[in-house]
Amino acid sequence: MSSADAVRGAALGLIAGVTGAHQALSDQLATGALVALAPADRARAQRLALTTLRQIARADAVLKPHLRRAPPADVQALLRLATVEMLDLGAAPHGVVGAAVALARAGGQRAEAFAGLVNAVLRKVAATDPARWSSLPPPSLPDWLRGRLMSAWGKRAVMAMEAAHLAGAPLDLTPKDGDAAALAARLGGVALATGSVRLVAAGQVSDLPGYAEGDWWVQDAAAALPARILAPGPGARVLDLCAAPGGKTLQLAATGAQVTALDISGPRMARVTENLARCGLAADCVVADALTWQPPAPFHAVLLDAPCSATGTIRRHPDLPFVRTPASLRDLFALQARLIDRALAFLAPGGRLVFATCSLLPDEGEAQVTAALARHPGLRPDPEALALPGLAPEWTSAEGGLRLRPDYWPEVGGMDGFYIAALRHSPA
Ligand SMILES: C[S@@+](CC[C@H](N)C(=O)[O-])C[C@H]1O[C@@H](n2cnc3c(N)ncnc32)[C@H](O)[C@@H]1O
Repeated sequence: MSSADAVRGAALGLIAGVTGAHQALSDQLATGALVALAPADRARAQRLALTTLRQIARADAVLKPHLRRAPPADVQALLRLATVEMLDLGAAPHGVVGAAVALARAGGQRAEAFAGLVNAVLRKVAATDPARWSSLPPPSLPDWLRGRLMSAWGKRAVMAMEAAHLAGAPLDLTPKDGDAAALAARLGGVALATGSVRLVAAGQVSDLPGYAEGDWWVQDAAAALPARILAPGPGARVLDLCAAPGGKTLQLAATGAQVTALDISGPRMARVTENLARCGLAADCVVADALTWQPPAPFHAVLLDAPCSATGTIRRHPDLPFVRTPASLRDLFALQARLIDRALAFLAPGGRLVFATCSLLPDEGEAQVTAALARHPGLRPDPEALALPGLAPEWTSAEGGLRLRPDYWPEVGGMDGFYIAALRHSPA
């Protein structure tokens, strides 16, 4: 089998896993055909799966007139993949159709029966006018999420978010020494006003200059803001609660603060340790449940990057709408409130809490902080902490937090959706 066919086969497995088994891409990386591939091919297969997932609704719109009834899930995944390869990625139709038919045949006796259908449908898809593909609207979010976002932000904003999801995300880096201009010049990127460096066509991340030396780490520009807002001074005792895989731990450690990084997951915490080692930074790493852990002494500051729906990251995780369900949200909202209360209990009097979630849902942001302010009379918003370069004043929310959305910064490639609040706690 050629390398291109092996990449297609692995991508197909990933797509079918997401759309059929509702399994997140991140949970499939150590399984299936992907593990047999060389690192560069593995990255190619993941990119192909990501692009197809982002474009699925558009592929379905093109396929629909050519299908009398929905084919089995694996055949549908193959048709979607091949459609995106031809119409979005500009791959030569004869190669794509031939490879898709071969993949259909490889699926066993039942799949063999569908090889003729795959061939016939994809030949018609190949004849699609390219203008029709580019005029198709961006895929809509699932109804349960779309409805909630429409109530919160309005139809126009939701449509802009959907366009941002379709556009995908550039690669953002955080420089260890804080010198974004120098790193941008070194890597041919753009220094963003908030201090991140943005690369548009990056290739293999670990091949970029400075990766092995730990001069920078990958982190979306919005995800880099909670630690910049907390900005602990050298020597400050800081707790990074819910720390893994550790982008914010690295930022906090790079300020010279004395950082404790805590996460409930041992395997995820191993990534924090690896990242610290690569970047030559230090933190105390604790694997524990934040709801029961007892610190040896209070902290000057806590960064709580709470577990959430991750709906702010759909542009880089297009599998999320297929795997998340509204049923799991209620438990997350309750956990976030309990984690805020725990975080406040870990603070010394007058200490600072930065609460963040990579969510677009107010229940995981504005509503959490509004409720926390009502529960804790000594808790106050700290608006001065949000006065950073690159942050627009209109992004501030009524309770004093910062609302970031994927449709912001469209001219430079967007940002992940995030909610961030800076708070000060002086209990009576
Ligand atoms: C949004 S992620 C954190 C991302 C991280 N701050 C970063 O910048 O790389 C949320 C984390 O919360 C952790 N977590 C969930 N429940 C927890 C709990 N009860 N105690 C501690 N950590 C928890 C998860 O294991 C997950 O790693």
